[in-house]
Amino acid sequence: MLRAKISIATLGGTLSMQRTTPGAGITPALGGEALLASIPELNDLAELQVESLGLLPSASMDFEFLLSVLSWAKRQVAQGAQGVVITQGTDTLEETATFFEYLWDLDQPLVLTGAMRGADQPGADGPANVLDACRVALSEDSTKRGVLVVMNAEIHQALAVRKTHSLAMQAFASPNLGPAGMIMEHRVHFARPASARKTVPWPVRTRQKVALLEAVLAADTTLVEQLVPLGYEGLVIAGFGAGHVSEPWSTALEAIAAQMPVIVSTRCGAGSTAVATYGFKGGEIDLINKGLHMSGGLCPRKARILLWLLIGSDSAHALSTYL
Ligand SMILES: NC(=O)C[C@H](N)C(=O)O
Repeated sequence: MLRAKISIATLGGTLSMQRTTPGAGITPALGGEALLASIPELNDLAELQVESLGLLPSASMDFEFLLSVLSWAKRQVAQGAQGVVITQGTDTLEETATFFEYLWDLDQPLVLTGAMRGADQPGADGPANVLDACRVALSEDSTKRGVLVVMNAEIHQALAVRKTHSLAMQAFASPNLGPAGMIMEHRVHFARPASARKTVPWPVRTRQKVALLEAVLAADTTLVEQLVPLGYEGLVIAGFGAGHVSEPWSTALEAIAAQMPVIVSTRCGAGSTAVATYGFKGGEIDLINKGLHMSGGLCPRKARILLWLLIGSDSAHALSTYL
Protein backbone atom coordinates (compact mmCIF):
# COMPACT_ATOMS: atom_id res chain seq x y z
CA MET A 1 0.00 0.00 0.00
CA LEU A 2 1.22 3.54 -0.80
CA ARG A 3 2.15 5.39 2.37
CA ALA A 4 1.12 9.00 2.88
CA LYS A 5 3.98 11.47 2.59
CA ILE A 6 4.63 14.46 4.78
CA SER A 7 7.49 16.91 4.69
CA ILE A 8 8.91 18.51 7.83
CA ALA A 9 11.17 21.56 7.97
CA THR A 10 12.94 22.71 11.11
CA LEU A 11 13.79 26.40 11.54
CA GLY A 12 15.08 26.48 15.14
CA GLY A 13 13.42 27.82 18.29
CA THR A 14 13.26 26.27 21.76
CA LEU A 15 12.18 22.96 20.24
CA SER A 16 15.68 22.69 18.78
CA MET A 17 17.52 24.25 21.72
CA GLN A 18 19.75 22.63 24.29
CA ARG A 19 22.64 23.52 26.55
CA THR A 20 25.87 22.98 24.68
CA THR A 21 28.16 24.59 27.31
CA PRO A 22 27.69 23.73 31.00
CA GLY A 23 26.22 26.68 32.89
CA ALA A 24 25.27 28.59 29.71
CA GLY A 25 21.75 29.16 28.39
CA ILE A 26 20.11 26.97 25.76
CA THR A 27 20.67 27.79 22.06
CA PRO A 28 19.44 26.27 18.78
CA ALA A 29 21.42 23.08 18.20
CA LEU A 30 19.25 20.23 16.89
CA GLY A 31 18.51 19.89 13.19
CA GLY A 32 15.76 17.86 11.57
CA GLU A 33 17.42 14.45 11.65
CA ALA A 34 18.20 14.70 15.37
CA LEU A 35 14.65 15.81 16.07
CA LEU A 36 13.20 12.86 14.17
CA ALA A 37 15.48 10.45 15.95
CA SER A 38 13.80 11.55 19.19
CA ILE A 39 10.31 10.68 17.83
CA PRO A 40 10.41 7.08 16.53
CA GLU A 41 6.57 7.00 16.43
CA LEU A 42 6.67 9.31 13.40
CA ASN A 43 7.86 6.50 11.16
CA ASP A 44 4.62 4.60 11.83
CA LEU A 45 2.56 7.54 10.62
CA ALA A 46 3.90 8.33 7.17
CA GLU A 47 6.83 8.47 4.82
CA LEU A 48 8.85 11.45 6.02
CA GLN A 49 10.98 13.98 4.22
CA VAL A 50 12.91 16.16 6.68
CA GLU A 51 14.99 19.26 6.07
CA SER A 52 16.81 21.63 8.42
CA LEU A 53 16.19 25.07 6.90
CA GLY A 54 17.44 27.10 9.85
CA LEU A 55 18.73 27.06 13.43
CA LEU A 56 17.43 30.42 14.58
CA PRO A 57 15.76 31.90 17.63
CA SER A 58 12.46 32.91 16.04
CA ALA A 59 13.00 36.62 16.77
CA SER A 60 15.79 36.61 14.17
CA MET A 61 13.86 35.26 11.19
CA ASP A 62 13.06 37.80 8.47
CA PHE A 63 10.47 37.96 5.70
CA GLU A 64 12.90 36.94 2.94
CA PHE A 65 13.78 33.83 4.90
CA LEU A 66 10.07 33.06 5.40
CA LEU A 67 9.45 33.42 1.67
CA SER A 68 12.19 30.87 0.99
CA VAL A 69 10.65 28.50 3.56
CA LEU A 70 7.25 28.88 1.94
CA SER A 71 8.69 28.18 -1.52
CA TRP A 72 10.22 25.01 -0.09
CA ALA A 73 6.83 24.01 1.40
CA LYS A 74 5.06 24.55 -1.93
CA ARG A 75 7.67 22.41 -3.69
CA GLN A 76 6.99 19.61 -1.19
CA VAL A 77 3.31 19.58 -2.10
CA ALA A 78 4.15 19.72 -5.81
CA GLN A 79 6.30 16.63 -5.23
CA GLY A 80 3.47 14.70 -3.56
CA ALA A 81 3.42 15.66 0.12
CA GLN A 82 -0.05 15.35 1.62
CA GLY A 83 0.80 17.98 4.20
CA VAL A 84 3.75 20.04 5.42
CA VAL A 85 4.92 20.63 9.00
CA ILE A 86 7.23 23.46 10.01
CA THR A 87 8.85 23.68 13.45
CA GLN A 88 10.04 27.04 14.72
CA GLY A 89 10.39 29.20 17.80
CA THR A 90 7.16 30.18 19.47
CA ASP A 91 7.93 33.87 20.06
CA THR A 92 6.99 34.86 16.52
CA LEU A 93 4.80 31.86 15.65
CA GLU A 94 1.63 33.97 15.49
CA GLU A 95 3.31 36.27 12.97
CA THR A 96 4.80 33.58 10.72
CA ALA A 97 1.48 31.68 10.79
CA THR A 98 -0.21 34.87 9.55
CA PHE A 99 2.47 35.47 6.91
CA PHE A 100 2.13 31.92 5.58
CA GLU A 101 -1.68 31.96 5.79
CA TYR A 102 -1.96 34.95 3.45
CA LEU A 103 0.37 33.32 0.90
CA TRP A 104 -0.65 29.63 1.15
CA ASP A 105 -2.96 29.12 -1.82
CA LEU A 106 -3.03 25.31 -1.67
CA ASP A 107 -5.65 22.95 -0.24
CA GLN A 108 -3.09 20.81 1.61
CA PRO A 109 -2.48 21.71 5.26
CA LEU A 110 0.56 23.70 6.33
CA VAL A 111 1.00 23.07 10.06
CA LEU A 112 3.30 25.04 12.36
CA THR A 113 4.47 23.93 15.76
CA GLY A 114 7.14 24.64 18.37
CA ALA A 115 7.93 23.95 22.00
CA MET A 116 7.96 25.78 25.31
CA ARG A 117 10.65 23.58 26.87
CA GLY A 118 14.11 22.98 25.47
CA ALA A 119 14.95 19.64 23.90
CA ASP A 120 17.11 18.58 26.86
CA GLN A 121 14.67 19.67 29.59
CA PRO A 122 12.62 17.11 31.53
CA GLY A 123 9.12 16.95 30.04
CA ALA A 124 10.18 18.57 26.77
CA ASP A 125 7.02 19.19 24.72
CA GLY A 126 8.64 19.38 21.29
CA PRO A 127 8.33 15.67 20.33
CA ALA A 128 4.63 15.47 21.31
CA ASN A 129 3.87 18.70 19.45
CA VAL A 130 5.63 17.48 16.29
CA LEU A 131 3.77 14.18 16.47
CA ASP A 132 0.45 16.00 16.86
CA ALA A 133 1.32 18.42 14.05
CA CYS A 134 2.02 15.46 11.75
CA ARG A 135 -1.30 13.89 12.69
CA VAL A 136 -3.04 17.14 11.77
CA ALA A 137 -1.05 17.38 8.51
CA LEU A 138 -2.21 13.87 7.59
CA SER A 139 -5.87 14.32 8.48
CA GLU A 140 -8.38 14.54 5.62
CA ASP A 141 -10.29 17.05 7.74
CA SER A 142 -7.37 19.47 7.61
CA THR A 143 -7.68 20.18 3.88
CA LYS A 144 -8.80 23.66 2.79
CA ARG A 145 -8.11 25.07 6.25
CA GLY A 146 -4.93 26.91 5.27
CA VAL A 147 -2.27 27.31 7.92
CA LEU A 148 -2.83 25.70 11.32
CA VAL A 149 -0.86 26.02 14.55
CA VAL A 150 -0.63 22.94 16.77
CA MET A 151 0.57 23.41 20.36
CA ASN A 152 -0.19 21.50 23.54
CA ALA A 153 -2.75 19.21 21.80
CA GLU A 154 -4.76 22.18 20.47
CA ILE A 155 -5.23 23.26 16.86
CA HIS A 156 -5.50 26.99 16.15
CA GLN A 157 -6.30 29.00 13.03
CA ALA A 158 -3.43 31.17 11.82
CA LEU A 159 -5.25 34.51 11.89
CA ALA A 160 -6.70 33.89 15.35
CA VAL A 161 -3.83 32.39 17.34
CA ARG A 162 -1.69 34.39 19.76
CA LYS A 163 1.09 33.61 22.18
CA THR A 164 -0.52 34.63 25.45
CA HIS A 165 2.04 33.38 27.98
CA SER A 166 5.81 33.82 27.98
CA LEU A 167 6.81 30.51 29.54
CA ALA A 168 3.82 28.32 30.40
CA MET A 169 3.12 25.09 28.52
CA GLN A 170 -0.37 26.40 27.68
CA ALA A 171 1.10 29.42 25.91
CA PHE A 172 -1.17 29.67 22.87
CA ALA A 173 -4.80 30.71 22.61
CA SER A 174 -7.24 32.06 20.06
CA PRO A 175 -8.96 34.69 22.22
CA ASN A 176 -11.70 35.64 19.74
CA LEU A 177 -12.53 32.21 18.31
CA GLY A 178 -11.23 29.54 20.64
CA PRO A 179 -9.22 26.62 19.29
CA ALA A 180 -10.26 25.18 15.92
CA GLY A 181 -9.82 21.67 17.26
CA MET A 182 -7.90 19.25 19.43
CA ILE A 183 -5.85 16.09 19.20
CA MET A 184 -7.27 13.48 21.57
CA GLU A 185 -6.16 9.86 21.84
CA HIS A 186 -4.02 10.40 18.73
CA ARG A 187 -7.04 11.51 16.70
CA VAL A 188 -7.68 14.89 15.13
CA HIS A 189 -10.99 16.56 16.02
CA PHE A 190 -12.09 19.86 14.50
CA ALA A 191 -14.69 21.87 16.37
CA ARG A 192 -16.02 23.69 13.30
CA PRO A 193 -15.96 23.42 9.51
CA ALA A 194 -13.29 25.11 7.39
CA SER A 195 -14.08 28.77 6.71
CA ALA A 196 -13.47 30.89 3.59
CA ARG A 197 -9.92 32.20 3.16
CA LYS A 198 -8.46 35.10 1.21
CA THR A 199 -4.85 35.02 0.05
CA VAL A 200 -2.54 37.85 -1.01
CA PRO A 201 -0.47 37.79 -4.23
CA TRP A 202 3.19 36.80 -3.78
CA PRO A 203 5.25 39.93 -2.93
CA VAL A 204 7.27 41.41 -5.78
CA ARG A 205 9.42 43.46 -3.38
CA THR A 206 10.62 42.93 0.17
CA ARG A 207 12.35 46.14 1.28
CA GLN A 208 9.18 48.03 2.27
CA LYS A 209 9.02 49.22 5.88
CA VAL A 210 5.78 49.03 7.87
CA ALA A 211 5.83 50.47 11.40
CA LEU A 212 3.85 49.26 14.40
CA LEU A 213 3.38 51.82 17.19
CA GLU A 214 1.44 51.32 20.38
CA ALA A 215 -0.80 54.08 21.70
CA VAL A 216 0.23 54.79 25.30
CA LEU A 217 -0.96 57.35 27.79
CA ALA A 218 0.30 60.92 27.24
CA ALA A 219 2.57 59.92 24.33
CA ASP A 220 4.09 62.67 22.16
CA THR A 221 3.74 62.55 18.36
CA THR A 222 7.44 62.74 17.44
CA LEU A 223 7.78 59.14 16.24
CA VAL A 224 4.54 59.30 14.26
CA GLU A 225 5.70 62.48 12.50
CA GLN A 226 9.05 60.94 11.55
CA LEU A 227 7.61 57.94 9.67
CA VAL A 228 7.31 59.65 6.27
CA PRO A 229 10.83 61.14 6.28
CA LEU A 230 12.22 57.80 7.46
CA GLY A 231 10.78 56.05 4.40
CA TYR A 232 8.02 54.00 5.98
CA GLU A 233 5.24 53.00 3.58
CA GLY A 234 2.62 51.76 6.03
CA LEU A 235 1.65 52.11 9.68
CA VAL A 236 -0.24 50.01 12.21
CA ILE A 237 -1.37 51.52 15.50
CA ALA A 238 -2.04 49.25 18.47
CA GLY A 239 -4.78 51.55 19.70
CA PHE A 240 -6.45 51.93 23.07
CA GLY A 241 -9.60 49.90 23.71
CA ALA A 242 -11.75 49.49 20.62
CA GLY A 243 -9.16 51.21 18.39
CA HIS A 244 -8.64 54.70 19.78
CA VAL A 245 -5.86 57.27 20.10
CA SER A 246 -5.40 60.65 21.82
CA GLU A 247 -6.42 63.96 20.20
CA PRO A 248 -2.83 64.90 19.23
CA TRP A 249 -2.32 61.44 17.67
CA SER A 250 -5.61 61.78 15.78
CA THR A 251 -4.35 65.01 14.20
CA ALA A 252 -0.90 63.55 13.42
CA LEU A 253 -2.38 60.35 11.97
CA GLU A 254 -4.71 62.26 9.65
CA ALA A 255 -1.63 63.74 7.93
CA ILE A 256 0.06 60.31 7.74
CA ALA A 257 -3.06 58.60 6.36
CA ALA A 258 -2.97 61.00 3.39
CA GLN A 259 0.42 59.53 2.47
CA MET A 260 0.32 55.83 3.40
CA PRO A 261 -2.18 53.18 4.56
CA VAL A 262 -2.75 53.30 8.31
CA ILE A 263 -4.49 50.46 10.19
CA VAL A 264 -5.77 50.88 13.74
CA SER A 265 -6.01 47.72 15.83
CA THR A 266 -6.53 47.18 19.54
CA ARG A 267 -3.76 46.77 22.07
CA CYS A 268 -6.14 44.66 24.21
CA GLY A 269 -5.32 40.98 23.99
CA ALA A 270 -8.79 40.08 22.72
CA GLY A 271 -11.78 41.60 20.97
CA SER A 272 -12.02 43.68 17.83
CA THR A 273 -12.06 47.34 16.91
CA ALA A 274 -15.35 49.26 16.82
CA VAL A 275 -16.77 51.08 13.79
CA ALA A 276 -19.76 53.07 14.97
CA THR A 277 -19.74 53.54 18.74
CA TYR A 278 -17.46 56.35 19.92
CA GLY A 279 -17.79 59.93 18.70
CA PHE A 280 -14.86 61.72 20.42
CA LYS A 281 -11.77 62.99 18.62
CA GLY A 282 -9.41 60.00 18.43
CA GLY A 283 -12.32 57.54 18.58
CA GLU A 284 -12.96 55.09 15.74
CA ILE A 285 -15.59 57.22 13.93
CA ASP A 286 -13.17 60.18 13.81
CA LEU A 287 -10.30 57.95 12.63
CA ILE A 288 -12.39 56.26 9.93
CA ASN A 289 -13.49 59.70 8.68
CA LYS A 290 -9.81 60.66 8.47
CA GLY A 291 -9.07 57.75 6.14
CA LEU A 292 -7.66 55.25 8.64
CA HIS A 293 -8.64 51.56 8.48
CA MET A 294 -9.90 49.59 11.49
CA SER A 295 -8.41 46.09 11.81
CA GLY A 296 -11.49 44.29 13.15
CA GLY A 297 -10.33 41.17 15.01
CA LEU A 298 -6.84 41.18 13.49
CA CYS A 299 -4.30 41.91 16.24
CA PRO A 300 -1.68 44.64 15.61
CA ARG A 301 1.14 42.24 14.76
CA LYS A 302 -0.99 40.34 12.26
CA ALA A 303 -2.26 43.60 10.75
CA ARG A 304 1.36 44.66 10.18
CA ILE A 305 2.10 41.38 8.35
CA LEU A 306 -1.00 41.87 6.15
CA LEU A 307 -0.03 45.45 5.30
CA TRP A 308 3.58 44.50 4.53
CA LEU A 309 2.39 41.76 2.15
CA LEU A 310 -0.17 43.98 0.43
CA ILE A 311 2.33 46.81 -0.09
CA GLY A 312 4.92 44.30 -1.34
CA SER A 313 2.50 42.91 -3.92
CA ASP A 314 1.25 46.35 -5.03
CA SER A 315 -2.18 45.44 -3.63
CA ALA A 316 -2.56 48.00 -0.81
CA HIS A 317 -5.55 49.50 -2.65
CA ALA A 318 -7.44 46.29 -1.74
CA LEU A 319 -6.67 46.59 2.01
CA SER A 320 -10.28 47.12 3.11
CA THR A 321 -11.35 43.81 1.50
CA TYR A 322 -9.06 41.96 3.95
CA LEU A 323 -10.29 43.63 7.16
N1 LIG B 1 9.56 28.80 23.04
C1 LIG B 1 10.32 29.34 22.08
O1 LIG B 1 10.49 28.77 21.04
C2 LIG B 1 10.91 30.68 22.37
C3 LIG B 1 12.19 31.00 21.65
N2 LIG B 1 12.81 32.17 22.23
C4 LIG B 1 12.00 31.27 20.17
O2 LIG B 1 12.91 31.00 19.41
O3 LIG B 1 11.00 31.80 19.77
